[in-house]
Amino acid sequence: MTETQPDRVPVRRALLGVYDKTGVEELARGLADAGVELVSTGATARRIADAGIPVTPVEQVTGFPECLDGRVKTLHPAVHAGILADRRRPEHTAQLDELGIAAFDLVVVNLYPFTETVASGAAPDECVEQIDIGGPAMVRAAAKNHPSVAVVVDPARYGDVLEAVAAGGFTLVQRQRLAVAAFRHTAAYDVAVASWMGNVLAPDDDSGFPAWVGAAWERADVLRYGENPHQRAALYRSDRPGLAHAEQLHGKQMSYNNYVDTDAAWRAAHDHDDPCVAIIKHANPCGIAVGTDIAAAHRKAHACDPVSAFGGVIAANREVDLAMAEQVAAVFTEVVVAPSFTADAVEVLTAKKNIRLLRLPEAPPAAVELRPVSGGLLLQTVDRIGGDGDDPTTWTLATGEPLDAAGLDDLVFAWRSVRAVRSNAILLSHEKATVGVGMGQVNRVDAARLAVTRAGERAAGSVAASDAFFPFADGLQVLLDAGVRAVVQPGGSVRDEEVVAAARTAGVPLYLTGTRHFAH
Ligand SMILES: NC(=O)c1ncn([C@@H]2O[C@H](COP(=O)(O)O)[C@@H](O)[C@H]2O)c1NC=O
Repeated sequence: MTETQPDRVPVRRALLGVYDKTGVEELARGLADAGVELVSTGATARRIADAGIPVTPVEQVTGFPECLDGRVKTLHPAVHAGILADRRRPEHTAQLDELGIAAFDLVVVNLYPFTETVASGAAPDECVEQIDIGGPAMVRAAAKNHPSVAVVVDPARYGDVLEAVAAGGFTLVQRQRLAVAAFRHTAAYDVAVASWMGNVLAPDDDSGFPAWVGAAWERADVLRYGENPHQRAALYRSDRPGLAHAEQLHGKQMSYNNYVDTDAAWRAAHDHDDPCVAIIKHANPCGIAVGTDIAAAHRKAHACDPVSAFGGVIAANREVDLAMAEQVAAVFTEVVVAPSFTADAVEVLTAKKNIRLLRLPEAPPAAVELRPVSGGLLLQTVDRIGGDGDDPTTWTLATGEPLDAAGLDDLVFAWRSVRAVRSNAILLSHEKATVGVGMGQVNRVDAARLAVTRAGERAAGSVAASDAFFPFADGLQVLLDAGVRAVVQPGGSVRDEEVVAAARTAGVPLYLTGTRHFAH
């Protein structure tokens, strides 16, 4: 096969069939003014004709009426041979001539709004009706035949179309890029249809996990490097809300580690209902606190470990105000993420060159989370705070006197906060602010030692939470020896009796939640 055509393929005949009719009249007018012959489907053709632009209805090309409520409009050889003829092959052109079919140089299609229909809560029949069949067929055909045809699926590209037409047609590289975009578009569309079918319409079984998982991610950014400077990295977005969609108000580009820490900080701050600030370093908290307002919460969180807070990532679950901004500005901070910032807070924080400010609106958390393992992927439902085991009225007091309301509130704070700490995790808090965090240890005794060491004098009189049960009394003993006044843990060890006995001997109330919050 020889390249007999110039790089640019002039646009002489275009096929237009769009569900989203944004900008289609302007496009049609521009094409018609450039001498392009227009062929179009039902409502698109009517829209173009109503604007006084010459257009041939596709039925005139097929010699066949649109039928079955629009299920069949363009599924016809007169359309598809016109799209698929490879104009580099003389035999294709000859066959089109024999068949009396004219070729298309440009196909402009966008698809029925399947995802939006599902999201609207429509009944299954309505969702099924919004599965576009003829549209993807044309898009895929035109994308396959990109050496001869340009395909456009995005109304935002109409300006480029008119530019290319004026320049004498699309170049091969442009047609290739459009083809890539077109196949990505239909692939994402099919993932949405297949996911809905397997997850909602006809689940494979009652496990809650579909037998097939597809995903469509769009690159949002190429990062300077990955976890380390010798690693390359990029950020991809799904269509779910979340950190990857946050608006950066100020500062340098987010790094890979910034994203990881910001995600952890955001989640930690949102495990509490009261105004809360979480300060994260290397995915672990160096301070979490709630306060009467967000500035108070930040003061308390920072006081937990001011040394580690240097270069930290801060998340707030409320608007960041001037008072908090002034406090933050006094400490070198990598990122501040919040649902919003007051104008004066932005003014103070943007005066700091190195800080990154992210506005991330509240959104419901995802139901499941994904973690790649070599050769596969783990899926699990997200560990949420707010289940039965997080409600203190369901806790069992294994030994000791019940805490008063304020003491119990403190213990609930510790319990809700320990979830943000990588296992093995022990967290000490006082008046709803962490005072000592022991994280990421391979045994619970060392986690307890670390928490106590970090708390120093503040350990005495604090309350303690353990993310999982104490397998022996030794870890708990470290806390008791440091003078904690109450402990909460899941319980469930075969040696629970031994553990409870240690608390009893020390006269310290020990609550059992029955729920574990490991974080690896
Ligand atoms: N059935 C077909 O042959 C067919 N051909 C094109 N469509 C879709 O119909 C829409 C355009 O139709 P109209 O111009 O009538 O609004 C586009 O979203 C296009 O993707 C079709 N619809 C559904 O499959």
